[in-house]
Amino acid sequence: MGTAIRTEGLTKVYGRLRALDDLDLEVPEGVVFGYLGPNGSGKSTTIRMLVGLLRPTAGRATVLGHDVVDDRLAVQSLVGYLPGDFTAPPRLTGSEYLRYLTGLRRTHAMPEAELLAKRLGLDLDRRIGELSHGNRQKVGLVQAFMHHPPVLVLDEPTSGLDPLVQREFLAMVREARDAGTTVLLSSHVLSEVEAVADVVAILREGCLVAVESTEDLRHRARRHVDLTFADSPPATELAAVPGVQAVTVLGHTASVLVEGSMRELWQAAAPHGIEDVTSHEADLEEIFLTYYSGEGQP
Ligand SMILES: Nc1ncnc2c1ncn2[C@@H]1O[C@H](COP(=O)(O)OP(=O)(O)OP(=O)(O)O)[C@@H](O)[C@H]1O
Repeated sequence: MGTAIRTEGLTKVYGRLRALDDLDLEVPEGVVFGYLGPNGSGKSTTIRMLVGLLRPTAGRATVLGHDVVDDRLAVQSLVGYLPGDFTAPPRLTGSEYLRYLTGLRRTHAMPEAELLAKRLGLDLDRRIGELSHGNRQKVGLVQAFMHHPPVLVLDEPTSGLDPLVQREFLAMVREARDAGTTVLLSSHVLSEVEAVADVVAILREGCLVAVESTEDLRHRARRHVDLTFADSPPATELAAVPGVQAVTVLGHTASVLVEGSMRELWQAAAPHGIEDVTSHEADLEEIFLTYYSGEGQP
């Protein structure tokens, strides 16, 4: 499998601010790549350089082998792009706008555009200026997906979408991936990226903090488990279990913070007669916070 997006030392400096600092990234073809970071961490700056809208201060980037500066038009024809601040001519209807784009791109994507609009619950006969933020975002999604580009670059795609539409959007991303499309999507909402991404990169203050498969992240994620025993919890024994980072006892319940596999914890606890278990599912939120606080060991 080839590389869809590659950056080498990609850097953007605004005055004294290093909005993006020496980014080396490799996105394999055919994966959904989650690009995570809080507001201002440099996600949009990266993305705008990847689609040839912003010139790097240093370093380079390629999309399917094409340099984003030297070969900008080729890159733009290969990428379906949803900007973070998607806008479209307010006087046009959705349909008029999308038809205009199909002409510009010399594609015959209108039937697909209509299908996508229907899936997202978007009325293409209304003027874009009269649409709500979420509905305008749907127009942005349709124009990115409709011509089946080999690479999709989506900057905060679910912004303003209600949960049902978000779910439809995630289905669209999975279908695109299954058809071989590479999808880079940025977000500061971890749950949506976790649900769909194969690989996640975490950006903090312009620097790449980690790149991991979503599966590895989840395995490494810490979980809180509350174990209720018939008698006093065997706190010392539980604390000695590999992976257990903290144990606090309240009455007959031990709250255990554990990283990685639960197997040894169950083995240690089982002989003491467990009456009840609740476990907070692992998600990326905690690991994300661990990276932010600087304690994380990538
Ligand atoms: N044209 C500009 N001039 C000066 N500084 C800029 C410019 N564009 C972006 N920045 C700064 O660069 C940093 C990175 O911004 P960027 O928009 O890439 O972040 P982001 O991760 O996409 O955040 P968000 O989630 O809020 O969109 C921020 O500190 C921002 O203020």
